[in-house]
Amino acid sequence: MKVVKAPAKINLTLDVIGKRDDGYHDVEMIMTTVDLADRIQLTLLEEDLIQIDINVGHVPSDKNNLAYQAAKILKEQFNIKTGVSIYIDKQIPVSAGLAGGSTDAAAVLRGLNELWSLGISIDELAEIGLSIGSDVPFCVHGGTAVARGRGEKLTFLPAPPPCWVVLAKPPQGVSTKDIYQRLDLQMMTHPDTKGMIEAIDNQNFKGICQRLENVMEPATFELAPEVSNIKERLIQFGAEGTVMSGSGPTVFSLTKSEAKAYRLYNGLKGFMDHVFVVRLLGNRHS
Ligand SMILES: C[C@@](CO)(OP(=O)(O)O)[C@H](O)COP(=O)(O)OP(=O)(O)OC[C@H]1O[C@@H](n2ccc(N)nc2=O)[C@H](O)[C@@H]1O
Ligand SMILES: Nc1ncnc2c1ncn2[C@@H]1O[C@H](COP(=O)(O)OP(=O)(O)O)[C@@H](O)[C@H]1O
Repeated sequence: MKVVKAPAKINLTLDVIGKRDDGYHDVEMIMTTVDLADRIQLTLLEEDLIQIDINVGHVPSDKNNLAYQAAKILKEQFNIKTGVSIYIDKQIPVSAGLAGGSTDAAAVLRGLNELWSLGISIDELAEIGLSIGSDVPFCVHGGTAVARGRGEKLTFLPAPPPCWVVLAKPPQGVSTKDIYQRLDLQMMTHPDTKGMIEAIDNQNFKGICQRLENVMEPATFELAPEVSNIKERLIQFGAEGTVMSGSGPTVFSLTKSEAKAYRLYNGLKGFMDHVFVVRLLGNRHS
């Protein structure tokens, strides 16, 4: 038996460069992991089956679960004739822009690579992960990176300076696919990705906060105005930097001050179920 931690990601910048012929978009985004994590318990079985159990009702526990798909790909590619029972202790809100499903799949890839002694390198695991979802390669590695292509071309960066992250997810859900389709690529103002990379390299916290930007915000705000209200509220509470993560609807703020982090938390907690105060997770998975 093995327990693997599956942390959420946030997007410090998110830019969409263009539409591709394969139905995906080329992106340029800076992602980092935070200490809000699912826990994945893997138990090897003699029988040739993949079994999923999960502590929430609204996530599929069949072949549609990304953790199932991760186990299936390894089983098929490496001709494994035994099975695995996967228990997902879900702490990351679902359909939130935090890569909850992708990180579960990545954790299963890392965990089964060890339990089944497959000897796959982390780069190969990331490549296998891309067939499950665009965010899986980043989640296989963790840490902080610029992601390009569909999200799989990764350039690693140092961890941003330590800070508090306040995450707030309003109840209304949005579909990632829907948001990509609603983007107006002509009218977009693009994030200062280069400036953000320099700010991270220089450990310039203020510079990082000033450059938080996500081109998906207008499309998500139009579908779910509540997300925009939450962002405004976080800004009014005085967070150093605030932006939406991924396709949303989670909005996060960065702050150096623990007291301020809990002021933001307390200011929002009465309005919604999913508010978290966490730290950045600096290091990549080995
Ligand atoms: C927007 C981002 C930013 O980190 O995150 P989330 O909001 O999902 O957390 C990602 O690009 C989401 O990645 P992921 O959720 O893995 O997407 P996938 O399952 O691969 O694709 C779902 C759908 O989104 C669209 N898609 C996704 C990635 C991409 N580079 N271009 C796209 O156009 C496609 O329509 C695809 O069918
Ligand atoms: N292990 C999983 N955890 C969460 N969602 C999952 C999982 N497997 C499949 N899904 C499905 O993936 C979709 C996106 O969920 P999630 O990965 O949490 O969102 P996001 O891509 O916005 O971060 C949901 O419709 C959910 O039902």
